[in-house]
Amino acid sequence: MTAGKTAHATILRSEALKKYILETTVYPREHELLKELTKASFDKYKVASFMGLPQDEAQFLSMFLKIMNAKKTLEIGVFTGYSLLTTALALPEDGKIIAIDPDREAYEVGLPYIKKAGVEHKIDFIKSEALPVLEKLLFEEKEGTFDFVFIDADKENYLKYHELVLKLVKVGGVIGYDNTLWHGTVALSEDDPMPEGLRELRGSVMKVNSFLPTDPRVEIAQLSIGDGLTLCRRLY
Ligand SMILES: C[S@@+](CC[C@H](N)C(=O)[O-])C[C@H]1O[C@@H](n2cnc3c(N)ncnc32)[C@H](O)[C@@H]1O
Repeated sequence: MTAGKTAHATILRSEALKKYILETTVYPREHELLKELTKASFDKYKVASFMGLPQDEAQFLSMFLKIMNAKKTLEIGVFTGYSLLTTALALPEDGKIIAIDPDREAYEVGLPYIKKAGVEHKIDFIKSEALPVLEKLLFEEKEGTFDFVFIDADKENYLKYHELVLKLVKVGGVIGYDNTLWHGTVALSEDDPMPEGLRELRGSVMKVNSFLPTDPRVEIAQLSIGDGLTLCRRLY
């Protein structure tokens, strides 16, 4: 296994196809410091480092943020900062990101690469569980001020996050929920064999997937990239 995340969560059924996409389109354009961050993350966390954002999804995220002219974003679930550095590189010089994770140690693994990229000034890292921070942002009247929110953390709380971040994001702004295809297990039946670690949270992910299309406050799009990314655009 290498630091190149080849064992990363994917819903593509062929490893060869994933390798083709990464080698043809993604790696040649991947920022050098994102590569270095991936290596540092692998050196410390080994297989667990694969929870960092898949590079093809990050490439999409970067272009998407630029297309929507995002300036102010919120991220829940930072780990060693692959999605955070991707976002920071995509935002303009005066862009701002509030990034929340209770694990500062993991954030510090990626921090040298964020600093080297010259984008640390865009980031406000908050070491905390996300829920109290979201409540605080609402209390501080930050309602309707974020262009984009990226949620890549504890799946059990996605629906709670949804209610809060829907208020924090602007009308027309977007919330991205990661891992919504949960390694493809969302399409299996309860009796099918699957790793116990995935079975545990599969129900939470399926609940999110059933709820979002019924929510009239958002337009949604399910992307089958990485481990599944659901985009919700706030309508009112
Ligand atoms: C899949 S990783 C995030 C990967 C990251 N986006 C990246 O690209 O490297 C999930 C992260 O969610 C964090 N997390 C878990 N529970 C959380 C919570 N209640 N609030 C905020 N972050 C949480 C974990 O500490 C972990 O770092």
